[in-house]
Amino acid sequence: MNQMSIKFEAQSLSRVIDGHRIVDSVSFRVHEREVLAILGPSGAGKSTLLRLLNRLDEPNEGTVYLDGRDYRELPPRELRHRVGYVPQTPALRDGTVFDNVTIGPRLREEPVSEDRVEELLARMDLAEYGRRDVAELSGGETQRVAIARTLITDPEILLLDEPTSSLDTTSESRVETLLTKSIHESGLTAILVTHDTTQARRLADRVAQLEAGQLISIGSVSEVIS
Ligand SMILES: Nc1ncnc2c1ncn2[C@@H]1O[C@H](COP(=O)(O)OP(=O)(O)OP(=O)(O)O)[C@@H](O)[C@H]1O
Repeated sequence: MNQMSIKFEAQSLSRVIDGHRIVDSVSFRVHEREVLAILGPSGAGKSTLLRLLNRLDEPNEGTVYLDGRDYRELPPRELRHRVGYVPQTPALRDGTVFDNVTIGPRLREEPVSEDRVEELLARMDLAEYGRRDVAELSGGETQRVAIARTLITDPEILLLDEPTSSLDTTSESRVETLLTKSIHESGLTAILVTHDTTQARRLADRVAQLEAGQLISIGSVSEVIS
């Protein structure tokens, strides 16, 4: 696999709400197996941009190319399979960890391999958690269940919206370590929204800076973060 091939390309993406250009003609490319952080102040449009990247919301202008193919040509189910999304504050459903991690395949009436679930839970440091009620989980554990729930579909690209913003430093560091390991082991390409420059420095290969909906710079962490 070519390390520098373009996996994901956003082309002139805009999202207009009530006449305001919340995301304003944003273009960028992400290479295969690269982690790109989208940095910016609160209200810059980071979450809104992320939701355009697998059509959770529809761009008013522009599109995304996945392996060179316009994502509007892909059936939404295939697109969401290939481009997994972990929201900023994941809502788990009442029930067990196992129920939550397997919810996607079960809703689509796809078979679920128990071994696969065990392996994923172990990867998220949640071995033996399968039967636990999610109501009893800590914030960090909840976030790790949400990540496992997304990884179960074997995405090629992972969209992460402030994955540690509600966690204390210890849980944050644990989630960061597990995420990085998973991304590298599975050869994932990832786009990470964060307002934390130190997190971008720790996790990302490159950084894109968003301000007032516009992408004002993109480059290596040291080029963009002074
Ligand atoms: N559905 C919506 N309707 C109206 N305004 C919206 C909607 N979604 C987002 N906005 C506005 O768009 C702007 C960007 O919001 P967004 O959540 O994308 O920013 P952000 O950079 O992710 O901020 P934060 O770091 O605080 O999460 C904000 O001013 C927000 O109020």
